[in-house]
Order: sequence, then C-alpha cells, then structure tokens
Amino acid sequence: MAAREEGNDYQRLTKKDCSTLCSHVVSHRRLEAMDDNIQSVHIISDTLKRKILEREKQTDMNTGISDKGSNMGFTAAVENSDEETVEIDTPLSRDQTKETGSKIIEVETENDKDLRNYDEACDRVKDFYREQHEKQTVAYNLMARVTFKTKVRARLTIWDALIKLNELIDESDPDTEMSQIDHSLQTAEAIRRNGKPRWMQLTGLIHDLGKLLYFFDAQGQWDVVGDTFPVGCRFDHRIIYPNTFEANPDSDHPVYSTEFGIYSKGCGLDNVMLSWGHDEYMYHIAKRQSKLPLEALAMIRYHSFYPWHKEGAYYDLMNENDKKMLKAVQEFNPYDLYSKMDELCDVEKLAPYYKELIDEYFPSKVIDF
Ligand SMILES: O[C@H]1[C@H](O)[C@@H](O)[C@H](O)[C@@H](O)[C@H]1O
Ligand SMILES: [Fe+2]
Repeated sequence: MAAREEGNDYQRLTKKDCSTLCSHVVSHRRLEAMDDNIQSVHIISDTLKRKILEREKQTDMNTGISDKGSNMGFTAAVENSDEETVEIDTPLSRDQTKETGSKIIEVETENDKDLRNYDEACDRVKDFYREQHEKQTVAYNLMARVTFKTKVRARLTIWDALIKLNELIDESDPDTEMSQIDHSLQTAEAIRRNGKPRWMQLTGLIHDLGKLLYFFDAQGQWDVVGDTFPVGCRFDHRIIYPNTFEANPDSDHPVYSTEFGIYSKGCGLDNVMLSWGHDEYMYHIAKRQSKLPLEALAMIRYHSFYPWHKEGAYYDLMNENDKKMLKAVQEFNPYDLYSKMDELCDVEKLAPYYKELIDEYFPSKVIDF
C-alpha cells in the first residue's frame, strides 16, 4: 500500500519537478565520476608525502647516497607485488615485419628512412614537441581525465565525426599534411587489401578519430596529437626529443623522476597514465560504445606509444596481457605509418562500405563524444 502511495506521489510530480530530479541525477553521476579521480589524487598525494619522508630519512641514514632511480617500493594508486621479470621479444625489426607477408609493407619499407625522421623535421614539428613535453604533467593529466569523464562533448555518428575531423591538420606529423579522413581511409584500405578482419579495418578507420578532441576541450594540439609516453615516472630517453623534458616540472619531482615513479614493476599498462591525447580519449569512447575486441582497443589506445611499441621502452611496466597487446599494436603500426604514402582514396565511393562496417560494431549509431 505504502509503495503504491509513493507511486502515486511520483505520478503527481510536475514536469518541473521531473526536470529538477533529472538534473540532480546527472550532477550526482558527475560527482561520482569526479570522485573516482579525486580519490586517486588523494591516494597519490598521501603516498607522495610518505615517499618523500621515507626518502629524506633514507638519505640521512646513507649519508647522502641518492636513491634516485629506484622504485623505493612505491605503491600508490597502482600496486602490484609481482616482481617477476617481464620478458618479451624486442619489437619486430623492419625485416621481421616484412616477413609477415603484408603487401603494403613489402612495397613501402624502402622509404622507411624518410618516415619519422625527427632530426630533419620542420620547426612546426619541433615546436610542437617542445610544448607537449613541457606541458604533459601528472597534474595536467589528472585534470584532463576529470574533464573527460564529466561531460559529453557532442553526439555524432562515426562517419560525421570523420568528416568533421577533416578540418584538422596534425602539427606533430613530419610525414603528412593530408587531411585526417584521407589518412583514416588509407589506413583502413591498406588493412582491407591485406585481407585482415573487418574489426581491424574499422580500427584503421577510427584510430585517429579522437583528434576530434581538438575541437572540444583541448588547450592546443599538444594535448591531442603526437607520440605518447607515461607520466608519473621518469621520461625515457627513447621518446623523441628527450631533452625537451627538462622544461617539464615533473622531471625534477622526487618521485615522478624515478624509474617506476608512482607505478611498480609489472603493474600493467592499464594502470599507467599515458600522456593525454587522441588515443586515450578514443579508447574510452570505443570501449564504452563499440563491440570491438580487446586487440582493437589496444591498437587505438597505444598506436602513438612509439617509445614502447617501436623502441622497446617501459617493458618493465607490462603485465602478461600487455605482451599480447604489444603484438597486436605492432601488427597495426605499419598500416598506420606506411599507408601515408598511398594514393588518395575516393571518399564518396568508399562511404557505403565503411558506413555498414561502422554500424556492425557501433550499434547505437549516434555516439557520445
Ligand atoms: O604525429 C603523429 C600523429 O599525431 C599520430 O596520430 C600519432 O599516432 C603518431 O604517434 C604521431 O607520430
Ligand atoms: Fe594517431
């Protein structure tokens, strides 16, 4: 009876009451999302304080011998006691990659040296990385994640999003000034030509779609495009232009400047904060709203993590699952990189094929970006 009365009360709510109720629910959800992040900020900051105290004590005891570079048993938001050494093959060399039988790779590896040549890149690229390496800090990354979680920026179909992206020219890319839809289609078409599965073709098509972020929350291109790297631990020398990290305040941080920083050996890349940008953003969108397999999500999330998938850095942070994902990301990379030299695609002609493919994996059609 009481329940029934409650039900009647509810039915008596005016339209205005309903919309107030809705907005409470929405803001409550927002707070929940922020709360997750804020709690991890507290954990990180408490652990940092503890860590710094421990470090000072240790330094006193050791009469000034610095322990910079050791993990100091640090266990912040990310904890893993598994100290097993992660062993993995080194990334595929160019010749090994060739043996995978991919036509695109056979044809185009001779131009390998011309791609990703950062020594000879133009000022636009060098300036981009100087700014990115200075500004991608732990503090910025936490803020970007809170901002991301607490709102929906646009509702669009994947195809319309690709068309919108066409307006962007990536300042970090030394190899192409073509529009993003051309690059997306070239990557997808190269994967399709090699007879790879449909999910991987779609991954090729959408892997850079996160660059849409530039039109929403971005502070510039430095928090959207370019290679990625972990924040919260020492910047590895295998990241391009490693010296530019000197301007990053985290480089002098007592914990963030150590080898494992706020992480621990074998903690898994899932627990590592990669510099915020299109990869991480699109990964979350695809994870929530698509039926794409884990390999596809890893390809999207890590395709710009060149220090890892190409240079072999940060292997000690991996867990067992990451080893499998590394293989997938390495398989994807040549299609992303070398298709930049292919002929331009006919967007109109390819649209029906790719629209159908999109619907297969993104059933809700209109996506929250
Ligand atoms: O400049 C490029 C570009 O921003 C790509 O989207 C990214 O995947 C690469 O890592 C990077 O080198
Ligand atoms: Fe990319």
